[in-house]
Amino acid sequence: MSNIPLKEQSIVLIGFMGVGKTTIGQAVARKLYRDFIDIDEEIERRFQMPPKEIFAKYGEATFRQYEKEIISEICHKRLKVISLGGGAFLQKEVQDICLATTTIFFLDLSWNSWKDRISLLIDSRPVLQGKNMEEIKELFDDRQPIYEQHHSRIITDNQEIEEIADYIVDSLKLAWELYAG
Ligand SMILES: Nc1ncnc2c1ncn2[C@@H]1O[C@H](COP(=O)(O)OP(=O)(O)OP(=O)(O)O)[C@@H](O)[C@H]1O
Ligand SMILES: O=C(O)C1=C[C@@H](O)[C@@H](O)[C@H](O)C1
Ligand SMILES: [Mg+2]
Repeated sequence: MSNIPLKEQSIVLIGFMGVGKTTIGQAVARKLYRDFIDIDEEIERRFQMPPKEIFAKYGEATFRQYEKEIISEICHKRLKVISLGGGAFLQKEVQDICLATTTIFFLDLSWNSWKDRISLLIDSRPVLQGKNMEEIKELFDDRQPIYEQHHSRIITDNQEIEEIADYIVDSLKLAWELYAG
């Protein structure tokens, strides 16, 4: 249980790559008048290199170490909306720190809907490089259990970005009203 009052806890969005964490996080931040932090962008800003290049030059382990350190630092901040990278919850320490300090929404998208988005993702996401559709489906299935660590799940199939953001804001307002204090 967090020491930070519910209303002041940062909101964290998790889910497989491409489900919309960055896009929807920006919309939620705008609707709540909060600062938005995207962990991939924060890594890129500090490392002066996009994730794809960090993976290629230094390897995934270096990226994950950096990712963990930055999330541990940022999750303690209040009143932010934070979008994680799709693989951040592979690390138990990341799950634990987020569960202990923030309110976590899992953006759940079915494989059937996700696969139609592949062309938007294939060039920029290093973990998709060199994989065929069957291998990507395997990665998608293998990753699903890590996202079970959340406070709220949203099924996002056939939902517009603004609709999903509105749903998150409405459910937060209800929780804040019910559990004020
Ligand atoms: N609900 C939606 N409907 C249609 N397109 C969407 C929706 N949500 C996101 N997209 C599109 O899918 C693409 C990937 O979205 P985004 O970059 O926000 O995903 P992400 O979850 O942050 O991925 P990553 O884990 O790799 O950072 C973008 O082009 C975005 O516009
Ligand atoms: O799912 C993943 O492992 C990743 C997702 C992206 O958000 C980036 O964090 C990076 O490309 C790794
Ligand atoms: Mg993102």
